Amino acid sequence: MLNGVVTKSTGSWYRVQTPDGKTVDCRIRGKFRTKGITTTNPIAVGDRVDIELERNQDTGVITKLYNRKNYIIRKSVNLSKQAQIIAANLDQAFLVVTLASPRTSLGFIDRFLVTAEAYDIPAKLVFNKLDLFSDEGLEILADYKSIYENIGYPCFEVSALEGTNIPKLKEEMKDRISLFSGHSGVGKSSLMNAILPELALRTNEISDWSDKGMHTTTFAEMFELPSGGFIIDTPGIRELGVIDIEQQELGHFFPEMRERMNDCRFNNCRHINEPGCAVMAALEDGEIEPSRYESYLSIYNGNDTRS
Ligand SMILES: Nc1nc2c(ncn2[C@@H]2O[C@H](COP(=O)(O)OP(=O)(O)OP(=O)(O)O)[C@@H](O)[C@H]2O)c(=O)[nH]1
Ligand SMILES: [Zn+2]
Repeated sequence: MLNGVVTKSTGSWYRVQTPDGKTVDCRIRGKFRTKGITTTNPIAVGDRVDIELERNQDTGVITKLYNRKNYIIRKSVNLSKQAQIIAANLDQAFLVVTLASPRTSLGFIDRFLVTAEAYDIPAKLVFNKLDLFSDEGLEILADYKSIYENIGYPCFEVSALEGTNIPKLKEEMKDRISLFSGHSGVGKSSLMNAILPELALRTNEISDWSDKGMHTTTFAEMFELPSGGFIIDTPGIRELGVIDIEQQELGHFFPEMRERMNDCRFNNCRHINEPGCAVMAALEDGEIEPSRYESYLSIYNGNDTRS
């Protein structure tokens, strides 16, 4: 028996990498269930599993799935209640944003951060296209960075084009499983290719396939970095997916609110207009950023701030 991490998931077979770097393509035996949801795929990239080699030793069978520290899902396209697990055991999710075009809004950033908190995945911000920032852009960058670093979200400023601070980002990714998200056009592919040039080849392969009208399954895959760690590359799903959040739990996903809400007078405080609200007091004292509080209200009221 061996153990390993799933690095590729096609829906019918899974590639498992063992600690010594060997890969074994595996089927699954038995049923693997995820508590609380019905899934279309029982195993996802990032999953830690036990495998048994088959007689020829080239292929194997997954016999055990270890508990996940977190996972991200997307709802199935059909109307069933099934969800697809995109990836598991993520150590961090980078949100790639830019203040050049297309400029990312604070509302979008906050919504992403809330989702990451709800999924229990540490989130980090990457400001890309630094080479294009005007003086005004650099001022906004300083403001944004101070907002998010004060709350505890690490920020990186990079240029995928010029390679600025890419080594720093690589260092942050060492020995971790990382995902990159962000709006179309912010430079996710450019950034990932700068980090791992092998990914560029793959992107071309995929578009070649679809050009020829061949059957393209969306498979998830993660790639090992030369210095250790993995980068998840799942075509078409470079997002955190969706997660349903109850109104009353929303405040927990804003760290600066979470750390204060025990001091609210009422334990069911919504932090909207209740007397003795510690969150609103902090807002008035300037300890909570107005833009963050606005995002809280906006998500609370069900407004979509995704764009
Ligand atoms: N000037 C500059 N341009 C960049 C940089 N990074 C990416 N770009 C450009 O921005 C455009 C979008 O980059 P992509 O890497 O395709 O962006 P993406 O986020 O992967 O976009 P989707 O594939 O649509 O999700 C391309 O024209 C890139 O050349 C950068 O650091 N500086
Ligand atoms: Zn309150």
